[in-house]
Amino acid sequence: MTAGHNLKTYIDGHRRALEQLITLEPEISAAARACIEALRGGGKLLTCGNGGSAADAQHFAAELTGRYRRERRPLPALALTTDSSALTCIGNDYAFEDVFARQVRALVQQGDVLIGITTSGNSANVVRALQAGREQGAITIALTGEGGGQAANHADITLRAPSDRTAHIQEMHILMIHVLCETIDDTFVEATPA
Ligand SMILES: O=C(CO)[C@@H](O)[C@H](O)[C@H](O)[C@H](O)COP(=O)(O)O
Ligand SMILES: [Zn+2]
Repeated sequence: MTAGHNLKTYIDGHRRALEQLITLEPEISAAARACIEALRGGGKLLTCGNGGSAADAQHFAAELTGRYRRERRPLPALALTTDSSALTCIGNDYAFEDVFARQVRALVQQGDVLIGITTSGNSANVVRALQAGREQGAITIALTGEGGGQAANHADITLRAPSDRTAHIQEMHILMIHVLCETIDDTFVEATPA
């Protein structure tokens, strides 16, 4: 296959997913409301995922502690994918399936939001994290593919990217994350001098 052929096929797949994304408007609005209510109430957002979704989890948290687009106060958010000591300790001494759930049990409180990102919906460490998040009293949000997987069983809100291709699911996830950031900014942006 030429790169040109792959490009065309890829754009077609991406466009199909993108065109259906609007059907997720109710779930995306509910997720934005949950994040905003948590942050307003003094809670925090915690994110997790594997591989490309670990990068998305970190990207989301950094948009909040740092900045997304407009000037506002820093907002409390933490990716559970970044502490290599915690990840190796928990993975080595317990199980890789527990690398996020144990951190969740240590850090998550009622009033927080836990966001698990998994394209298959079935990564055990993300599924267990969502389960633990619920037990801790957090609102749980899953970003998945169209099937939802087991993650959907442990999430209060599931954002099912309308594709069965990992790459396109990830592309829809980062788009949804940016929509959440835009909506969070709408609430928390301070009046700043031009
Ligand atoms: O970015 C990619 C593939 O595009 C990979 O790194 C991918 O994220 C990894 O294979 C993950 O382990 C997949 O996990 P999940 O999305 O099914 O939870
Ligand atoms: Zn990827």
